[in-house]
Amino acid sequence: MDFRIEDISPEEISRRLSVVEPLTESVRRLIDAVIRTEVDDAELIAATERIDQVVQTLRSRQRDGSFGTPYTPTFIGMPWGNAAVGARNAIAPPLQIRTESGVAECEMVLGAAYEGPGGCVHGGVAALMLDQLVGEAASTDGLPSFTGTLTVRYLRPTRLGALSARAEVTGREGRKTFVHATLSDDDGVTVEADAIMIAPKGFALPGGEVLPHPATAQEEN
Ligand SMILES: CCCCCCCC/C=C\CCCCCCCC(=O)SCCNC(=O)CCNC(=O)[C@H](O)C(C)(C)COP(=O)(O)OP(=O)(O)OC[C@H]1O[C@@H](n2cnc3c(N)ncnc32)[C@H](O)[C@@H]1OP(=O)(O)O
Repeated sequence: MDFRIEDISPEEISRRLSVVEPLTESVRRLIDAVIRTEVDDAELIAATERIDQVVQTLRSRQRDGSFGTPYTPTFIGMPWGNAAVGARNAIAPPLQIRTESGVAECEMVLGAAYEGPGGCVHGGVAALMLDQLVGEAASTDGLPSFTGTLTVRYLRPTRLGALSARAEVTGREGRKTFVHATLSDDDGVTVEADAIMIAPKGFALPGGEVLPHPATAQEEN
């Protein structure tokens, strides 16, 4: 796994985000517009050419492979390509996740790009969001965890629109953390999930000892 260290200040992180987040939002608007536009074929063809020109400009300097998750030396993560929350990833649902000890939650408005059954949220998108939330809830005490098992129950269809989600740690057993999560609309819970999150061996803190630096942990494993 990629544990690249990037030694930049929180101010520099904010500056980079302030440039890239509006770009990502712009691409989200583009995705929504491509799905919903009713302009004629000639305009679609012209739009394709203009978009391809933008792609060519962006590709004139680009990194090899995926973005990875760089960390600052003080463990501020920059998972900006992440499929669920990447600040540079326009296919990620628009989530601003808040965390406190053992809890992760957020509100979101899901539009046409997240559709599964007509007018409703795709089950995979619901699972993606809940997977991210259970991961963040399990990791709030500094013990990063992978999803070992995620069990998702779809109780009723989730209409596209304004939604909220919440994940809460329900127990811990050695390197395993158990988390319960829900996705809700105005009428209540539509999807619920239970996760068994596993702290990878290199990061295990059974006695509460300090996390090794990711770069060091990688060398040890
Ligand atoms: C990193 C830098 C740190 C800086 C600070 C970070 C802050 C964090 C902030 C923000 C968090 C972000 C949150 C992200 C959220 C996204 C979540 C995802 O999408 S994760 C991708 C999908 N998941 C995988 O790709 C896993 C792939 N699987 C594996 O890597 C392994 O199978 C792993 C680690 C899950 C387990 O491997 P083993 O070798 O450690 O497991 P063994 O030692 O055999 O078992 C340990 C215990 O766990 C149980 N276990 C093992 N695998 C299990 C499983 N799949 N399901 C349930 N239990 C399992 C076993 O039964 C055992 O339990 P017994 O101790 O005996 O009670």
